[in-house]
Amino acid sequence: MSGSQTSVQLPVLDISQPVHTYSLSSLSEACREWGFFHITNHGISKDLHGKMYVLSNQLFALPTDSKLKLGPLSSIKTYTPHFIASPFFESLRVSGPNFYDSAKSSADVLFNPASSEFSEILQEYGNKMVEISRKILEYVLACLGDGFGQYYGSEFSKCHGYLRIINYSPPNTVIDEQVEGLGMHTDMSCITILYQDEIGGLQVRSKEGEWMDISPSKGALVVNIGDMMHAWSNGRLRSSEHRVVLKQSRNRLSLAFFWCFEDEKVIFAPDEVVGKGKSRNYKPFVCSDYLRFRESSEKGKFEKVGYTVKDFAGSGPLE
Ligand SMILES: O=C(O)CCC(=O)C(=O)O
Ligand SMILES: [Fe+2]
Repeated sequence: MSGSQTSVQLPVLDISQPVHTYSLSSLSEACREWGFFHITNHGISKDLHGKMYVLSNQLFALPTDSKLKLGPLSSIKTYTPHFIASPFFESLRVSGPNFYDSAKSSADVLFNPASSEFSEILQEYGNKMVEISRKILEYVLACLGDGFGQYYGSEFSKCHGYLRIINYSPPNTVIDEQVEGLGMHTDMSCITILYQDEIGGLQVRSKEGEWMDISPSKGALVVNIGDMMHAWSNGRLRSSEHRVVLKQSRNRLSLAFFWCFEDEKVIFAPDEVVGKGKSRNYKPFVCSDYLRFRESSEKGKFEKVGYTVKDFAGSGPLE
């Protein structure tokens, strides 16, 4: 495959505008076609992103032994070391609703002494992400049609979020454009909010199976629809396969925030969402069962694809 990929043009949603005044046609189209769009006026300052950047670099610069104290064999398990998602990928998870406590439990192990700044910044970022996720859900529900906003309270009020801080280290050898930092997968979330730095490398797979670049857009964040929302909307909102390719011989940082249904939630697309005369594409399923399915299917290790919600709960027409 040759050189640079085509970039996909995604609409930019200004989330400071009230939902009811917004023209949702290009957003609806993007949610159906790509499952990806950008947002601006999200309220995350350059300064806060800058702080997150510094803190992430400090974190990943620590010796491997220190980071592994939070690894898969530890009791905390917030750190994903290299060679799980890919040789070039490592990440730290910080979970809500109390981002301060979650960050602190990792920081206490990593840093000696741990400063409260680390946890304070993550708390600020996490709380902002929760606020933004709630706003975005309102727009996304409105994309399904008038009156769908009512589902916000009844179906999405118990959502919770977690943040994954990700560091991609480049290989030592010359970079072939197709080196994957994170392989093809769909997200399991309702929605994901992503900050990618200026290096880029995020790609979405078109319905025809072609990889398209999602180029970094200054000041904007990337949003994508995940499997939970895809299934809940009966497939009307697309959860797209995506991946990260390594572009330059420089570290790449990203911050991925996953806004998810509660574990015990049974996902079942409401009749109005399915629409009259249409059939249900997914059998009802419990969220945690799907999460477990993705963890335990060998190919699905660490959200790697091969398996998606279609394999798990896809069905022929249900009565
Ligand atoms: O690092 C990125 O840009 C994307 C990360 C991602 O897709 C994920 O963590 O699910
Ligand atoms: Fe993802």
